[in-house]
Amino acid sequence: MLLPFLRDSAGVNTSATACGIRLDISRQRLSADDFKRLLELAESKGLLDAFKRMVQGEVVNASEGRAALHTSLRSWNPRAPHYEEVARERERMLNFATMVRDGRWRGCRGDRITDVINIGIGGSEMGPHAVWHALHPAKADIHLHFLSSVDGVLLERILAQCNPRSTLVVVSSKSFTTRETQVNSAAVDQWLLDNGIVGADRAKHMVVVSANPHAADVMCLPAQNFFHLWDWVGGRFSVWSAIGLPLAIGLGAETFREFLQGANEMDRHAFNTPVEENLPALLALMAYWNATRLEITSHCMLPYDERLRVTVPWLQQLEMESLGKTVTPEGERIPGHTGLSVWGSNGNEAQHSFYQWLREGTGRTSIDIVWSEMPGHRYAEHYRVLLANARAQAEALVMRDPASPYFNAVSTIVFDAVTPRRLGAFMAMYEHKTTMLGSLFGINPFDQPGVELGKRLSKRAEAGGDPARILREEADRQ
Ligand SMILES: O=P(O)(O)OC[C@H]1O[C@H](O)[C@H](O)[C@@H](O)[C@@H]1O
Repeated sequence: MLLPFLRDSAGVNTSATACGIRLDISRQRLSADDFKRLLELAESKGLLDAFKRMVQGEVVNASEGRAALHTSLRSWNPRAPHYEEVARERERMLNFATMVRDGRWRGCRGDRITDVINIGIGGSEMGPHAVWHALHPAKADIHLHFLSSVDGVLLERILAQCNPRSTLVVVSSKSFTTRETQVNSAAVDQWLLDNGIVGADRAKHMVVVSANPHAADVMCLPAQNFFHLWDWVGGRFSVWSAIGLPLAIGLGAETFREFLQGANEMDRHAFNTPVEENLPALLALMAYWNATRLEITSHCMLPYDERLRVTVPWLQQLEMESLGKTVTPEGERIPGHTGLSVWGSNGNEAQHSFYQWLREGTGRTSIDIVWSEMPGHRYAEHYRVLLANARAQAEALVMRDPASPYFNAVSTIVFDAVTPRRLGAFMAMYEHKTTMLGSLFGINPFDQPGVELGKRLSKRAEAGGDPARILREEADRQ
């Protein structure tokens, strides 16, 4: 199979830049004619119009009857849907974060808060975790801990690092029904109790973030300890809401604001830019081409930047939970491949691990290699070596025997610098890639029926039921 590289075609613009991020698709495997047809497809499917309808508040999540307005969470435009309530809650959340940071909010015995435990899983953990890993200072005044899985080892390790008197617990659950989060928050509550932190004192150490308006009542916490998000924010799109509270505490309100502003810049770019220069639209079109025409079923993200390491699992949830579906909202089966499986790792480490498979194994993989033009440290030699590796691998990964049925299609994504703003733009870019890809496939990217089945099953299994029998009963009912 002799596949062309886009860079071999004359007259095609193979790179586009916005919000300090340069996308290069020259190593994708298609011809100028294929590319032209993809642009026409975007036009005929109304790709950007569908995106605009989402931003304007149309009910795009048909199965749950909801809009998907994560873009409103980072908009300073008073015409954005829900502008006022978003701005109000954002200011309340940022004020609280600032009080914790500057010591006006203290533990019940007057200690400054030095540790924040985020109890949450999935979208209530992955976004904050990715951003914290990217932006936290080498020596932080306030440490964030992520208690996600219901595994006592993680619990024990986190509690061992924290002093209850100087710890703030943020319980984050959009639905407020997630079992792992319930079990973990009960255990941490018990830890506070065991350390004599009860009654009004407890309210100095615990807050809750949820779309369930009764969450504070249920947790016996005062209303001021409750931060709201809305049902029109999907869990995996929620880092911009009060789910980001631990970030605002750990990094500061200004940094969090810049992160939102960067995302808003990408939103405006995606809204106003023609497809051929529109970063998320180009990413979506390449993924669509790779999945449907080249039968590539996996996408590998390889950041050559330590700060971006945890964006890999974040992207994995974002894309796989959104696009891991094979039917349209009307229940019709979609022919061919849809959402790709997403995996990856720190690129430099992966060179010494799975690159052999990427280079010479029996796979077809779409790859994003990511690096920054500015290092986040002062070690010039480290940066020189790392960058040389990133550039070399971008080439090495596409160079295979042209007759082989196995190959890779590579995009490079280059930050001018990894700042809070750029990170916001980067994450928003992938959000838009994901929802645009949903439009191209004809998938609703905002629901997760398969995950919910798993949640129901686990609850019934916990109560002693036999998962196989429950599944059969569920199937019979449909
Ligand atoms: O925030 P919660 O309601 O606790 O949900 C946590 C997670 O639960 C499920 O796994 C969903 O599929 C995820 O999208 C969600 O982020």
